[in-house]
Amino acid sequence: MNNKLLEVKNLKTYFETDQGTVKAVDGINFFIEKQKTVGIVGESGSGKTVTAQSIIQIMPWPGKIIDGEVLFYKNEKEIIDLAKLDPKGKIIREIRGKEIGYIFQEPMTALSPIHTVGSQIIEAIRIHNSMLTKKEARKKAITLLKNVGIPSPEKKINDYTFQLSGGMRQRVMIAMALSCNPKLLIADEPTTAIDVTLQAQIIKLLKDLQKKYEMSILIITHDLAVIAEMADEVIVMYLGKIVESGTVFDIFDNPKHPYTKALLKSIPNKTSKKYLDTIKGMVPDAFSIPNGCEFEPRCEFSIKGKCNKYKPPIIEIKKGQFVRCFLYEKACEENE
Ligand SMILES: Nc1ncnc2c1ncn2[C@@H]1O[C@H](COP(=O)(O)OP(=O)(O)OP(=O)(O)O)[C@@H](O)[C@H]1O
Repeated sequence: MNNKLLEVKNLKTYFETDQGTVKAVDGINFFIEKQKTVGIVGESGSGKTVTAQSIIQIMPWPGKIIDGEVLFYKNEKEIIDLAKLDPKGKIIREIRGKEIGYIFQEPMTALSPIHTVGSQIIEAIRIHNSMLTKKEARKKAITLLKNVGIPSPEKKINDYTFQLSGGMRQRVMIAMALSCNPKLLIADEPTTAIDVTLQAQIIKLLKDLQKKYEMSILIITHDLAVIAEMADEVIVMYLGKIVESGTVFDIFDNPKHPYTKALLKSIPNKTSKKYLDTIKGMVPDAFSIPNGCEFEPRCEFSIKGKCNKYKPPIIEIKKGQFVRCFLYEKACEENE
């Protein structure tokens, strides 16, 4: 039985700029199963947000999908390639919000300052459920606010976003994203704009809501601790490419790619030494991508003459765990 909800195949999203082409997403493959959580992790500029935006075609100008497929398994019989839809067309507009909800990085920029919380949620509900009366939509909005843990929702529904704390705003954003019971919730750095004590609450909330609404989640973060808490499957991105993917256990207990290993070493740990390891060097400029492996200039295991010259292949190191690295070519041959 096919349990997939979304499948991304060889997706490429580029930005043609005056300085040159930014290959923000450069040929990535992954899938999300029903009611599972996939986490995308990587440093700033690795292409996480553009990947998420590409799924529902909301990339900023001049971003464009230039190749690949985004297959959405709407039901048993219907598969829609979202990458081929007109970004302004009716079909994708119906899918956005109704089938796929999106939590933006910055609630303040995503929510309107001049409308009450209630009117924004009610509008989101009514766009996709035109049959509902205003009164019914209002009732639903209050239930949603209650479900995301907003106290006295009957009162808070009349508030403006500036009257709410950061954590409450994030909850409103989540309520909006859930307004039409989406099958997939995309959460782009849902905990970045709020303080640490609230982060754990938001993560717990997302996990509870996932069960309640039977959704899949795609979570984007640079924070491996968030990934460890939430994800079933993990994708590690670097300069527009997936360098490693596998289950959360594969990635945390048995990471293979030197970049994944370096990311893991940089997580604070109660027992670790005083100073954390940082990853050597900087992410290269999007216009000067290395000729060989993208990570080679920063890699302590680089094989000179190979890693700096050629693009590494993707190797399935064990069932379901993939790594893009020359170091594992031998393991691959032995497995064959
Ligand atoms: N409007 C734009 N014009 C040109 N390049 C862009 C634009 N938006 C994003 N990019 C580029 O696309 C690449 C991927 O960016 P993206 O925002 O997806 O990274 P990210 O991994 O989500 O990082 P962050 O955690 O900082 O959001 C970067 O090189 C970025 O500069």
